[in-house]
Amino acid sequence: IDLSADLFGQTLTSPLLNASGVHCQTKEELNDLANTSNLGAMVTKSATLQAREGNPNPRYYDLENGSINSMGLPNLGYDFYLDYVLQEQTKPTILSVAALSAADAITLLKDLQASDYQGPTELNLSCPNIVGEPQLAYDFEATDRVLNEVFSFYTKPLGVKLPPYFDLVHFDKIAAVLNKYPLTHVNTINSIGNGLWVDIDQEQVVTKAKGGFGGLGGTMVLPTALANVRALRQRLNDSIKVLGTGGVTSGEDVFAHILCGADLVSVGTQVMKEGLGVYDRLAEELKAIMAEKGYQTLADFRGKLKEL
Ligand SMILES: O=C(O)c1[nH]c(=O)[nH]c(=O)c1I
Repeated sequence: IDLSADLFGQTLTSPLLNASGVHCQTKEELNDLANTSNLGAMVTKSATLQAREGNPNPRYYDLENGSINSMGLPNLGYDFYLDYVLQEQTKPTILSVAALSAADAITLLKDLQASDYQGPTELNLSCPNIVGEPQLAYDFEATDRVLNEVFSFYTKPLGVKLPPYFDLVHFDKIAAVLNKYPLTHVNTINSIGNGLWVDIDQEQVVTKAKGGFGGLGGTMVLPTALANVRALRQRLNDSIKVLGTGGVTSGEDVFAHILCGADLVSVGTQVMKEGLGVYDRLAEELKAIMAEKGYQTLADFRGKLKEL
């Protein structure tokens, strides 16, 4: 059984990654990921031009069927993560970047273009927890404008992190925009934005910022994640890879993401629940499923979801 996968020309021994934001903010956390078996590649916490404290605590809350977070984009700043990927990385790493304005995104990516970094970058267009800021990728025209400007100067590998869509026409619209650009990949989904959890005993919300509204992750988002992976795989040019993120808690969920077309699969909430040992468990479970079904490689079943 061969779990190897390709990350923009680099062969990975496992198709599994961490979801950006989970265990990837500090040098210690990034080193932990580098030393985690069955984690084929890793993604950094989305970096902004300036370091950010993020939202006040409580800002992450574990739920029976997933999680809710309102982190608010805390990160050590773009310079720190650029230095990490240039000087420290020992495992294939995707640099995640974000911005609070289109202008900041352009500034950051112009600096990245001028830097020595030649590796993969992921532009986060979907952070749901910045007070007063929309998730950019829900505005198709604005997304088109930003990507048009970015690709007027950016020539290195670049993908985007997308929010979940919930309407087939929206899948059509975002795919029509993305297919215009030489993207290496889309990473779908980000958390389901602006969910709300109620603590019955205390009769109150569980996260502080935005009155308790926060992004949802974990097993409750799996059907939405699978739909977005499948819909975008069906619509995007073959040259654009699909990284599936959302709702993975078992080998079966990894299998389902790949069956829907995912080239690689990220795990977030379950790492918060189980720790980095989850990757060994997921790899073993996936191999057992493949053996039972007679599949030798991921390509044997990738994208081959059958309709009725
Ligand atoms: O609140 C966050 O930091 C955050 N939380 C998310 O669930 N997705 C994101 O892209 C981000 I940037």
